[in-house]
Amino acid sequence: MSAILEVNHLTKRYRNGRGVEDVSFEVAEGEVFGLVGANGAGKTTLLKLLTGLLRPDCGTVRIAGHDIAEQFEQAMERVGCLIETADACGHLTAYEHLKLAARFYPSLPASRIGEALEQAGLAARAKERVAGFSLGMKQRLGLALALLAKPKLVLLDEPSNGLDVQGMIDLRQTVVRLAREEGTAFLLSSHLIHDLSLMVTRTGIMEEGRLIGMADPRRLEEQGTTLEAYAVSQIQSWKEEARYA
Ligand SMILES: Nc1ncnc2c1ncn2[C@@H]1O[C@H](COP(=O)(O)OP(=O)(O)OP(=O)(O)O)[C@@H](O)[C@H]1O
Repeated sequence: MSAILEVNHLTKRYRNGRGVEDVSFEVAEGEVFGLVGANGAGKTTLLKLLTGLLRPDCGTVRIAGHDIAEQFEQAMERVGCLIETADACGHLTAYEHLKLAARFYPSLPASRIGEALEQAGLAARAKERVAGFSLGMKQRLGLALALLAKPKLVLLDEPSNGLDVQGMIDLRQTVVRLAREEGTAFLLSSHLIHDLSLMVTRTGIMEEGRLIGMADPRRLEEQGTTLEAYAVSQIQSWKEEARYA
């Protein structure tokens, strides 16, 4: 499978010196790639760099072969994302939000609106105004918007945030099905490591802005351990090494 996302030596330091430091990795078509790390590890900053919401100090991001610094529109053409909670207009319904977004994609068949609402578990509430939505419902709306144009790559920052148990199951099923059946690639960050381990093919572990390790939850399971335990031990040993470096 070819890489849909290629990240090379990506670095972004805020004025306080924090951010993302020399991060490199690839995500293949149809892959579900997870990102875990403590609060402040750099996950959101990384996702913002991948979507052009932040400009890196150095390093490159290529999506479907296009460098986002040089060919931003081509690179973003087949990308869907949900970074932090979706900005929503309270007076519009979920359906109206998607209809509005669909105007950016003139060739998109009208049936995609219903399909995306279904994939995000929002079909039953599609005609309700967003002002009455809970955080979890807004997350579902963000997911529907991210999936609307049948993207090849979907970037989701904490998509489980605010979801109830059924919402988490629905999200996992949608992600795994789209990856398997449509070859959609996903990059998702989450603090719910166990939940994440049930859907990812690989996971990057972040600490202090760096990508300090990579894990395959299935292989870990064969070795009798969990992604959670592995991530904690990787972070601890990295901290110890950093202390004596
Ligand atoms: N605009 C900003 N200005 C200065 N520092 C920032 C800014 N945004 C984030 N940071 C710092 O950069 C580091 C990485 O933050 P980031 O939000 O990317 O982490 P995160 O892994 O997404 O955390 P969380 O899991 O809490 O969402 C943190 O130390 C944070 O305080």
